[in-house]
Amino acid sequence: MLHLEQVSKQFDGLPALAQVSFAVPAGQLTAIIGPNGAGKSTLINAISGQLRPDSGAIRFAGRDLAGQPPQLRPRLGIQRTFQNLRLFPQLSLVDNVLTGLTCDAGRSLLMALLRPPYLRHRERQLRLRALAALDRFGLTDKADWPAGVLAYGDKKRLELARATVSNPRLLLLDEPVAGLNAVESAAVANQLRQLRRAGQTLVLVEHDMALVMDLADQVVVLDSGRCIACGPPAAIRRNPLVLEAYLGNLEATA
Ligand SMILES: Nc1ncnc2c1ncn2[C@@H]1O[C@H](COP(=O)(O)OP(=O)(O)OP(=O)(O)O)[C@@H](O)[C@H]1O
Repeated sequence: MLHLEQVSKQFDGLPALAQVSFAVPAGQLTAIIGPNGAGKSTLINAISGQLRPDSGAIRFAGRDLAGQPPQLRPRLGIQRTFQNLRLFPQLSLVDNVLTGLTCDAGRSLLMALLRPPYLRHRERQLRLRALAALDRFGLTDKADWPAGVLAYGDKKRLELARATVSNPRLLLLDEPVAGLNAVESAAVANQLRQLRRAGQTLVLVEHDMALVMDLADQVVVLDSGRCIACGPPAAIRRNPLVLEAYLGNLEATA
């Protein structure tokens, strides 16, 4: 579904990604792991368009996305969540989720002012979809609260509701359980499992190794910007290059 070919990116002459190539199969969960500074965020930002790679191709739905603006992704069915949350704190939860449907709304300023009946009907439909997404993530009771007052765990769930409300073809998740307690992490893991069962294609950047090994169909391992391994969790666990990358980093910080 998504193909990365020789994707490279440098910062100040130092490689953050060096000729990274792998494919993300449809309907599967691909996890991207690696020690700190390995290039995981750079990679997910390149896929979602927040960063422009220096070279290489990112193929999706018959197009090369590398160098295309981030706004193109939702139109093609790619949505993402952010490690540092990007919510609108003054807007209600339901309005935050509605921002994940804006490219479905088909609004123009004139139409918004006139608000003909068909548009009001459409708005009601979109609101129902947003409420259903909040319900999937256990946030129905707080639908009209401003997002800013939510606890951190609820904010992470709200990001997931917004990213999934449009039924994206590809969902990119940047550390969805970082900062959550064990109970909250288990709930999010369950929701990810359900999404995967429903056939959602997922790319997950995550430090929580137990979660990755439990949920992933395929694991891509980055180290110093290079893809050093790609395969099913059982093979990755035994891969000597992977063990060395993690052990080497532990030794360096010991
Ligand atoms: N905007 C930037 N400007 C300069 N250097 C950057 C920038 N973003 C990332 N880097 C560098 O690129 C390398 C890869 O960083 P990246 O954040 O992608 O790693 P990561 O695997 O996501 O790390 P972590 O697990 O700590 O989040 C690091 O050496 C980092 O310092």
